[in-house]
Amino acid sequence: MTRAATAHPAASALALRPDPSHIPRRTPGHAPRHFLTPSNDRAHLRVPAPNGYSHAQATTGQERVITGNRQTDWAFADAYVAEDDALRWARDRAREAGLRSVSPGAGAALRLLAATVDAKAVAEIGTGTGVSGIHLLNGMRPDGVLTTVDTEPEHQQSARQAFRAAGFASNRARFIPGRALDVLPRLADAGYDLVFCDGDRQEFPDYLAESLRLLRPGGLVVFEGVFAHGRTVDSAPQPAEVLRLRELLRTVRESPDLLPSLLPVGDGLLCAVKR
Ligand SMILES: C[S@@+](CC[C@H](N)C(=O)[O-])C[C@H]1O[C@@H](n2cnc3c(N)ncnc32)[C@H](O)[C@@H]1O
Repeated sequence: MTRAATAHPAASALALRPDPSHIPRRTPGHAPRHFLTPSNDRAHLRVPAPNGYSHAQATTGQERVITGNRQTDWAFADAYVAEDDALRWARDRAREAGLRSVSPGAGAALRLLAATVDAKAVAEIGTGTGVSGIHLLNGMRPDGVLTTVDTEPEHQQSARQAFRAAGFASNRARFIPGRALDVLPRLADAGYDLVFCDGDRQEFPDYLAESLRLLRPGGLVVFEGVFAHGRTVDSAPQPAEVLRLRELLRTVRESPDLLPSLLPVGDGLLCAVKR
């Protein structure tokens, strides 16, 4: 028998009610699930040891078992910022279309990041039905414009309606239908404060190259879904999509042009500032 994990005590203390659909289900009485973390998955991601320490020394005391409590903490963090009717509407359209959309926590992080860089111009790859777009627009300057690309015009049509329902004037978003790798080369060099990548994961390394050209110095590139639901750090054989995500993670970490951080919200939000 399964039951939904109960809300974190802090949630009731704050009188917050995370959306139960974002709380992972747990089976009472089962041993805590063990997840591979970068520290015990060096074969794939080759986490460098700090200077002067062996890996064994560097990770002593750091090897982590991610318990059900931690899962609940993460779920609480992910649902911490409430969403409004327009976002719920866009999520419903995504569900109907069988599309993923960013989690509330990833959306809140996008809003924060857009506000942090005082974004006036944001490029988005993968409009979907507009969930991430609303979060980005909420964080951007009031005169900021979101340029959003998707292969599917009907997804963009839903996003257009969602943006309207969220109260954004039509000139706040520029919808470009098409494949990202055909459209991005037409966008201006150094013309963007933030590039958000949520299209085809196999193309993420190519999006990175385009993003570096599109971003101004100090701008941010953000990739959604780099955990691939646990497969990125799973030592079992993985499909090409996951191998490409690992390639992206290594390239971003090793690039002298980028200052990265991997945020554990949603399905993993890889962020990097262009120096
Ligand atoms: C995960 S959904 C995006 C969800 C959206 N960011 C949100 O949170 O609401 C991925 C979207 O990327 C689009 N897509 C897939 N491959 C693409 C490509 N090569 N170029 C542009 N868009 C693509 C799909 O049509 C889909 O709408």
